[in-house]
Amino acid sequence: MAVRLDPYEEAKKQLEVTASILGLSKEVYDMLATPERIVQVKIPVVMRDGSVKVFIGWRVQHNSALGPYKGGVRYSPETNLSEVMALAMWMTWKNSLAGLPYGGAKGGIQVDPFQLNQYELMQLSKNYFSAISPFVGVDLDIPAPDVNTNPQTMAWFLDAYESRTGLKQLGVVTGKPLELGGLETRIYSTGLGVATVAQAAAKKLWGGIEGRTVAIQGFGNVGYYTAKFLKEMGAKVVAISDIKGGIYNSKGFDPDAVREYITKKGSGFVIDYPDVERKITNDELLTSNVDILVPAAVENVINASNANNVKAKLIVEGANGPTSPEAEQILVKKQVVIVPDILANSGGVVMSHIEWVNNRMGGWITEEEAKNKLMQKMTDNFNAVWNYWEQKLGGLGGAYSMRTAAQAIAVDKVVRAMKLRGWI
Ligand SMILES: NC(=O)C1=CN([C@@H]2O[C@H](COP(=O)(O)OP(=O)(O)OC[C@H]3O[C@@H](n4cnc5c(N)ncnc54)[C@H](O)[C@@H]3O)[C@@H](O)[C@H]2O)C=CC1
Ligand SMILES: O=C(O)CCC(=O)C(=O)O
Repeated sequence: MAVRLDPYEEAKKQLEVTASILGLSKEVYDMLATPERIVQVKIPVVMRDGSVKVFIGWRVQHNSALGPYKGGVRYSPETNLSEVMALAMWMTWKNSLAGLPYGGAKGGIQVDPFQLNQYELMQLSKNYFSAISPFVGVDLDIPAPDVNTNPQTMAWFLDAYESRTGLKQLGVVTGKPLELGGLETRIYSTGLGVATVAQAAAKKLWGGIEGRTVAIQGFGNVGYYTAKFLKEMGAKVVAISDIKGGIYNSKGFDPDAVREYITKKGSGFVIDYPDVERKITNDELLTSNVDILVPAAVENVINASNANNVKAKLIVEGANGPTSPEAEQILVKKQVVIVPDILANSGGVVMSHIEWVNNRMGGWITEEEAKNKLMQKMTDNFNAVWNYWEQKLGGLGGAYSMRTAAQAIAVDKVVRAMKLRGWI
């Protein structure tokens, strides 16, 4: 059941657990919970009928102790300031855990992009980026794609920034098209990262991922590429859903065939894919009888109302914040392994970093090199979190999830950087 929880409150609850593990004072907790800067902008768009519609957008810069702010921008009718604040905080932990020289930020515009045509979308994107331009920069804050934004959006962002500043700075956004300094790998890097850590976790639990059944919620950038790479690794993707509902086939889906179908039919139409045993709801997908569950859509879909019914032994969080803290407690007791978002979906920002370095050096990197670097980093990061979890927090059967281990490593590093800077 869709439960509307406040994402920022949920993110703070997670931080409370981590702060208690690390023995942080109330003052340090407050510093970490509070974003450094919140920018709200109004975005006028001249609509096709000549009327002017005003949208609201945000850029939240959570913490810059480790370096310039970094994080994506989402377009969604559901987004709000609380959600963007939570996502910005998670970016700080994600970048820290990944060992990147970045702080955390996130942006969002409250809009249903499917109601706008290309020209309206271009105005929306350029006007948003112009409005936040004083607060972004190659050494200040580097946005990237997230839900309902893509390389084309990044191209508009880049152009708006360069027009406003008069500078040519490809590194001010990542996830760009190839022609504008992007990498082939960025489009699939989050999914490849999710699949890589799923494989590492499956190896720990079952000795391998071959033949393991998977359910994936969300069939956008992250969901589709995760499905594609998991299938290549020998897993069987038996359930897929998007915003309108899902499909089940015990023989397993070919993610490319489903993708081809929805490319023709339109986003949101997974449910109409013909080659299925049965149609399922999103709730049924989350509680389906599979080994591995990959939520790759929105926040808090696994919550107190359905956590008891989750049958998967392994949850790999493709989405940001898909599991509420209450659900997490239930799942920990059920001995379900949760590979947390800040680890599992960090492949996107790791590849963004490679793109940013490349842009700044005026250099180049082959697809194979970038891919190998990413998979190595994901595996190393997974092992670091797994080892901390087992050695310091009791691992599977203990009282804490892998998220607490991941956050403890990440937050500790941010706190040390803040101390070195004399902030605390
Ligand atoms: N794109 C990226 O590189 C990264 C994305 N993420 C996270 O992954 C998640 C998905 O992002 P993308 O794949 O980029 O977005 P996307 O816009 O490409 O796809 C989102 C998918 O989720 C589905 N969806 C939306 N609301 C839903 C709902 N209530 N129930 C079920 N399905 C729903 C949509 O129909 C679509 O299939 C988000 O939480 C995002 O923050 C995290 C790291 C990087
Ligand atoms: O690639 C990036 O800079 C950020 C991607 C993002 O928004 C995320 O990891 O949630």
